[in-house]
Amino acid sequence: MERSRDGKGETCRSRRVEGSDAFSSERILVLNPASGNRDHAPAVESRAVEHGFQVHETTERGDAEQIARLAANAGVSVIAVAGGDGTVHEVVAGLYDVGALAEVDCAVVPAGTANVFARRLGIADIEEGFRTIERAETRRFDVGVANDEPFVGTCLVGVTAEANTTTTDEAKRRLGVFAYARTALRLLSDYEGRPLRVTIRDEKRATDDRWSGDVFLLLVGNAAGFPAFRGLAATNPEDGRFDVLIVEDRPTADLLDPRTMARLFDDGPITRREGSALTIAARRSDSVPFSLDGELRLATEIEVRMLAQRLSVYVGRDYDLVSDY
Ligand SMILES: Nc1ncnc2c1ncn2[C@@H]1O[C@H](COP(=O)(O)OP(=O)(O)OP(=O)(O)O)[C@@H](O)[C@H]1O
Repeated sequence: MERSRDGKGETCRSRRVEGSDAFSSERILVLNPASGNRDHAPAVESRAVEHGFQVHETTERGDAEQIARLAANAGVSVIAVAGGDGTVHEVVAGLYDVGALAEVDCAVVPAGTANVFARRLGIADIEEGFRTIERAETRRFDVGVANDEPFVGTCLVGVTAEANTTTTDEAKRRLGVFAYARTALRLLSDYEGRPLRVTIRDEKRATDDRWSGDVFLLLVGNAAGFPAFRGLAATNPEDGRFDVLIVEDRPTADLLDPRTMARLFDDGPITRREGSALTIAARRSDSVPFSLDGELRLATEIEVRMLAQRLSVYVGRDYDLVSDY
């Protein structure tokens, strides 16, 4: 491992953090220098050191997950994440992997492109991220698990697959996760929808709700905000339930117009449910692309379950349980 000292604190730049002796502080910050517009690393690093964090820089995909795993095993009590939704996702996956979701407090310093999760926490930028750490108000957030992989924000099924690489940064900022769907539609003008069988379980009431049809977009929301849409401002991440939206059929109107998307959510072909567990299965034997916090996955069946109020998260001054954007 390569280490550099800057007089105030210590930064580790490692391909792989090797063991628990790599963690000399109770508080670490996982820094992804390649997220967002890639110019945040020096500022984040110096602010983190001022706040007593040991900084661990990622060098490639998977590093943040590995750092979180080892940090939890080493007894670190706070992990701040400076990156986008993908980096937060990796850190949570690392904690889940070693059974430490409830052992470590997580903070987010938004330094990605969309920053959907940070925005849901009421944290608009890097400065607000550090102010949030100073305030030290934490809440217990639900964590979703899809096919044994945790997610904090959303699980999306449908027209998300080809969208990731071509969605513009501006659209991601404005529309959050739905920007991907919009881009996918532009790419897949002949998208017919996916034939899916969906079972939504309400474990408290011990009821099953079954739905079957062609899905244009299915959203399982835990902690997400939707700045462009009236009637679906944000999902509640502390109620032990998912907000489920199933959008059927490909809307005929111009999807490049944000007003169309807004109308779709007001009175479109949408089924809206709540539940604490879901099974989403392809009606044919083909694989279904889906995304967890924006990270793409593929499966023929997706089992989603809820870990209620499991993860302690630092929230911003403007955080609201069901906030209006
Ligand atoms: N040092 C690095 N160099 C290149 N890629 C990296 C490095 N460290 C991590 N990564 C990868 O960077 C990618 C982007 O991270 P992330 O999703 O956090 O940012 P983003 O896409 O800009 O933001 P958002 O997901 O909020 O839109 C991830 O796939 C991650 O695995």
